[in-house]
Amino acid sequence: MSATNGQNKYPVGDRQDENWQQGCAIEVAIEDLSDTGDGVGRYEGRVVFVPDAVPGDRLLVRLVRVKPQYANGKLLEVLERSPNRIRPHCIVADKCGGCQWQSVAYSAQLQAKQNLVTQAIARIGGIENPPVETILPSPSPFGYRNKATYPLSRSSSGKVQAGYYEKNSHHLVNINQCPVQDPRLNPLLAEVKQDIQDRGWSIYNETEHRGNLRHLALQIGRRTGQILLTLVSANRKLMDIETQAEEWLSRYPDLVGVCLNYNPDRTNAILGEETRCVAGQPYFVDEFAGVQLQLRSDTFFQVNPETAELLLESIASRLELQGTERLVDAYCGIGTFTLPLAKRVKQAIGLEINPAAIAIAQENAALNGLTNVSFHGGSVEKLLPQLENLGLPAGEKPDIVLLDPPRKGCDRSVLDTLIQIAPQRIVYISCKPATLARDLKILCDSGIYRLSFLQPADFFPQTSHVEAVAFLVAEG
Ligand SMILES: C[S@@+](CC[C@H](N)C(=O)[O-])C[C@H]1O[C@@H](n2cnc3c(N)ncnc32)[C@H](O)[C@@H]1O
Repeated sequence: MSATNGQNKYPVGDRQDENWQQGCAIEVAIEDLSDTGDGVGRYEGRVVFVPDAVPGDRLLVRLVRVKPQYANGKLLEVLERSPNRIRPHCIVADKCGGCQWQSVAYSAQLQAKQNLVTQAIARIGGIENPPVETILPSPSPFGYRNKATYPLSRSSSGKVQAGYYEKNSHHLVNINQCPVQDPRLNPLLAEVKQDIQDRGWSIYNETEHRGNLRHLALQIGRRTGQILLTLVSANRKLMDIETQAEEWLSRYPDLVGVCLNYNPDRTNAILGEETRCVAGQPYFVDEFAGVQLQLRSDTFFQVNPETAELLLESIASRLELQGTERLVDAYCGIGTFTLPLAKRVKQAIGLEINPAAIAIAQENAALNGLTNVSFHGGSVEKLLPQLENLGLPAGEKPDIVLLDPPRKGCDRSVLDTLIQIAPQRIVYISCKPATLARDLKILCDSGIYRLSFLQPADFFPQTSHVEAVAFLVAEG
């Protein structure tokens, strides 16, 4: 990499350090991708992060934020195109903040995710040459998402808009289709938007905290095709919503329910606490890994169920389940993993903080006739130390603990409890390699656990997000 005058378009100093300044243009060869989605290059031993870059590109970059050892740059010109640079599927890929890697060939996305997991475990987890298996790709790199939640706004000409926010902003990019969503949702997006316009419903303005409709959420059962539509409103009432909802139900044969969520708060959180069904039913049904699940709009469900199913199958076969095991699924949500695994173990116990998710998990256990599984509402911090009160026979410990915490990872107290209980095997599913690595370090430094291997999986193609599962075994 060398300094360049960029055909005299940009200021460039003569000496090496003069180029390491805000506003200078430098040439950077992109070697990898970062967890925020930026391309990563090096300039005289220092790191340069560049959005919209592809590994293998040689770029002219303007430095916009400069620190002694690293800088953030803006892409000015592609000097040499990487063979991995492709034409985005999406017509608004350059603006929309939903995806970061539409210009990156899928094989290069997978390689970058493999590197992200390996580097985090080595650097933060302190594990040299971590045993990372080849990443499990998403069978569908597009059209994989079963859920779309679009913020709503009104354009300057008064048109109702729905889409995703621009990168680093709250400015909406209006869309009528999205290539990562299940294509069966696309027709509803454009038409429902038009109906909202025709009804004259007011649209929420977040700056002035005025108006009604905030979000449109669409969910679909991958196998059943059932669709649930949820509108999020700053008011409990929406004029004629019942009539419009019935009209949608008769227009779309696969639509099974329309819900109205009430969110009156000044907040970035999408949903408020109250959801009521205005037509049809408040849930849709899908099949996942051999179980039937009732799913709602106010509880977490995997957005790429096709890949989640493959990952679950790989977990189950790695565990070589005999049907004699007692399993605890901490952070179990609606029982997405607990219920299919309950069919293959002696006893399964699910722990989850969201009461709505626990209620659905219990309903789903009954729906599938599973009697060896129980679900308990409360924090893992509180429930994990008292498994004997939750149905685990006195004097026994779980053979396997499955962890699937949110991005921030496990609370330190959860890891301490695990070290104390010392189950033979821990399976840690994570959507953030950095917090996974931090927690693995604590578990492995205890001297009790050894990292057997890691399995990354691509739940979120076209984005920089990556899922990874760590398998730990108790030594001795
Ligand atoms: C990444 S989701 C995983 C859910 C589930 N395993 C699935 O695949 O559908 C994390 C879940 O942890 C729950 N959660 C977050 N903090 C928690 C805590 N301290 N104790 C128990 N559950 C928690 C969330 O409500 C959410 O359902």
